[in-house]
Amino acid sequence: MSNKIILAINAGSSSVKTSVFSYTSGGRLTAPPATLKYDRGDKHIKDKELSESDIDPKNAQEGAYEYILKTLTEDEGLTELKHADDIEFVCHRVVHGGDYDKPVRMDKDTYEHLEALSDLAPLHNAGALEIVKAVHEKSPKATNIAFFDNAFHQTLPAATRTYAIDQDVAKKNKLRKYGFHGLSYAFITSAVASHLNKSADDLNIIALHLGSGASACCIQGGKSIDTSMGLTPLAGLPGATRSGSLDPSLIFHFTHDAGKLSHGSSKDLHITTAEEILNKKSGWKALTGTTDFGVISKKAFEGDEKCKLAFDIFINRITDFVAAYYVKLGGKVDALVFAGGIGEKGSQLREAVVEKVACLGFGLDAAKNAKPGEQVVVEIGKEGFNHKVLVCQTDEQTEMARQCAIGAEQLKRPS
Ligand SMILES: Nc1ncnc2c1ncn2[C@@H]1O[C@H](COP(=O)(O)OP(=O)(O)O)[C@@H](O)[C@H]1O
Ligand SMILES: CC(=O)OP(=O)(O)O
Ligand SMILES: [Mg+2]
Repeated sequence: MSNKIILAINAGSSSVKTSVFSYTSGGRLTAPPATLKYDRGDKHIKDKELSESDIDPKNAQEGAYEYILKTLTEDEGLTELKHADDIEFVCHRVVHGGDYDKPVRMDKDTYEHLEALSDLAPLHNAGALEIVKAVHEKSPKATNIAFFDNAFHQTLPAATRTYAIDQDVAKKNKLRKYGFHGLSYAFITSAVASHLNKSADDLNIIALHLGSGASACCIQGGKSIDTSMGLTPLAGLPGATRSGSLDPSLIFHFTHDAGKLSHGSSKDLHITTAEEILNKKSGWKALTGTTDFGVISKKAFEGDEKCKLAFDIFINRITDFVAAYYVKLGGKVDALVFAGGIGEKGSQLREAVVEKVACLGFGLDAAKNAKPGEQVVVEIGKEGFNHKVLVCQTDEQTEMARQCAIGAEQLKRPS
């Protein structure tokens, strides 16, 4: 049986990451990862990211897919993929899946259902769905599968996922904590369990996915028992352009037309001025003028006051979650795990966080923290401390491809 191609597309708030995998019908991912990140106009494709500025903004998602497809099919190193029809499955990271608790095959009904949820993930769902549409047009033979960022958090206990509001309204409008970055947390859980030689069912970790969007997750016995994002990815930690949690009344004092539909709203994105401000005009961008936390960290240590404040705010908020989750785990913590662009690359941030939670039994090996290396999971903790500190190169595309390869035959059938 010949190998089949899975394309995994991860539309984050600041990037579109694409990876190509091949698998055999037995459900095993084989050769790859030919893990490729693309940069438009650059034929040197490895470890490059497709940047939004290189794509026609009016047609960003379709243009992105067209570009990805062209580059992949023309890539001489990728002999398995010469034509759009060679792709068997396209996996899409869809941030908000509402009540879906497992991956679904995209058809008209699922598409419309997810479209209706777009308001709850204003930086994400609409873009991902545009890509689904583009794949449907350009690669009509491929099966599109949506993987949901909130599915990993279906194990949240009632007291964690329930907001203290009228429960009739909550149930009717499905207002609860969903949590996100679940593909990443699923990857982290299995990668850390295998690194520690443990069954995932016995793994207790505090995981931090710190990227453009940032969140924390409390994982007990391999399952999510709490996470910092909520009904939408806005809650919890601040991010590149997101405020994170704040007093819900704040917005009424910020601007008088907070509840009105924003000018930036399109037919696919019904967001109010309030949502626009808190999702797109806050966070690191509002505090410092840049969304690049690498730059913010560097400048903070050079004495730039705005960057120092942004850096300290992040450390302060992260510390709160680590402390709370440590208590939730009753101190039985296998490791504190840093992941996501900032978690993986931000040695200064890791140092500052671990220093704040040192009283809980975490310590860093300075040399390992400065250069953790390229392996999927790396230990950066200091000998003699109670708990491990790890860096995990998380990979949402690999997680989707793995789940896709396992459930491939079932996912092809109409649901
Ligand atoms: N050296 C660095 N130190 C700290 N943060 C960094 C560094 N390099 C990149 N980053 C941050 O990583 C973030 C991107 O993380 P990533 O997980 O790829 O985001 P997303 O998937 O949300 O697009 C960027 O906001 C950037 O600021
Ligand atoms: C859920 C979320 O915030 O995702 P990202 O960090 O990729 O924007
Ligand atoms: Mg991301």
